[in-house]
Amino acid sequence: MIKRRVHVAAAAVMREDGRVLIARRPATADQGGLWEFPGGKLAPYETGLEALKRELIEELGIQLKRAQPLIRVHHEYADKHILLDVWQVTAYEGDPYGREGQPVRWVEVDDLPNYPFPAANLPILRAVALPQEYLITAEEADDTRFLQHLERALEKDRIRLVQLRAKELDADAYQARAEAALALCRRHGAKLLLNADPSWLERVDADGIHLTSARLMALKQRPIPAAKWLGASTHDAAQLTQAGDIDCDFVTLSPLAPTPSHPDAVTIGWHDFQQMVETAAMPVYALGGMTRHHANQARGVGAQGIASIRDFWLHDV
Ligand SMILES: Nc1nc2c([nH]c(=O)n2[C@H]2C[C@H](O)[C@@H](COP(=O)(O)OP(=O)(O)OP(=O)(O)O)O2)c(=O)[nH]1
Ligand SMILES: [Mg+2]
Repeated sequence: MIKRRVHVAAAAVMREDGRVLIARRPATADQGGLWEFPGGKLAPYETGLEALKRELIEELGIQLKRAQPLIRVHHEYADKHILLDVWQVTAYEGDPYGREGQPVRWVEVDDLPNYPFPAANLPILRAVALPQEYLITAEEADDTRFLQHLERALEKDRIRLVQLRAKELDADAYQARAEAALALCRRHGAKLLLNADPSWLERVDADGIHLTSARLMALKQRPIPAAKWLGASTHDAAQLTQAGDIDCDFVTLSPLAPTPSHPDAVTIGWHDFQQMVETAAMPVYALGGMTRHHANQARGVGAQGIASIRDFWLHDV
């Protein structure tokens, strides 16, 4: 049997207070009774964005004003291959309501895991909860200067996701720095991931772990609970597949472009990057030569956003 291919446009409608709108599918529908991001199938010859506009009028009674690609998810259901083309909607006119009689609810992003969604939605829930920018800390011998840099990025750049990468520190120094960084991140509502062995979460109660590609490839299963965030560094298709197999929440994929420190490195480039992201089972941050100015371009090729050391760190503090 050849499976039906279904292309669906769906919206994560975001309110200014950060809540997102979800709706419940009718009990009799496919995936009935489960919660969803409003949307529906593309009509013949429609683009994703055209379908999104139409579905938002039909299902919620709102006029789309501004949307950005969030994530594209391919998923095999028993009876069909589905492509969910998900957009983050940040401006619209009208007051959304369940125009087809379906219950709708504005929920906190952190509360989303408490609602039952179709199996295809897991990467979307992750993408909705993750910011567009991922800061990787620079090597910095001096703790005070480190904290000044981090605080500047949290305050001025409004960074909400941080990876503590400090390969030159010994275990005691790493622990002290991780504890100080965690306290600072908590004060700013930011998440802190440790670039370290997963067992480090027993020593420092950070928000998660970022795996090096070597650690990623050595694992047989997800090393930390679902309540913690698991990121990983990837550089090729095999590593992306492995990240899906051990259920990483997100990855970085690098090097996209040359950097001042590696001007002659072999890079992935935007074209191949887009193709690799399309096959990924989780949100992907573009890394390597990226600044915040590339965030929209990265979104346009399917990425969650950009990851960078340089753009967030090399400032006078
Ligand atoms: N809209 C939406 N559909 C989802 C999500 N997750 C998920 O697996 N799906 C599946 C369920 C359906 O098989 C398909 C969407 O079809 P749909 O029933 O919403 O299509 P539609 O609005 O065009 O409605 P219809 O006229 O065909 O009944 O995608 C989601 O978050 N939002
Ligand atoms: Mg629908």
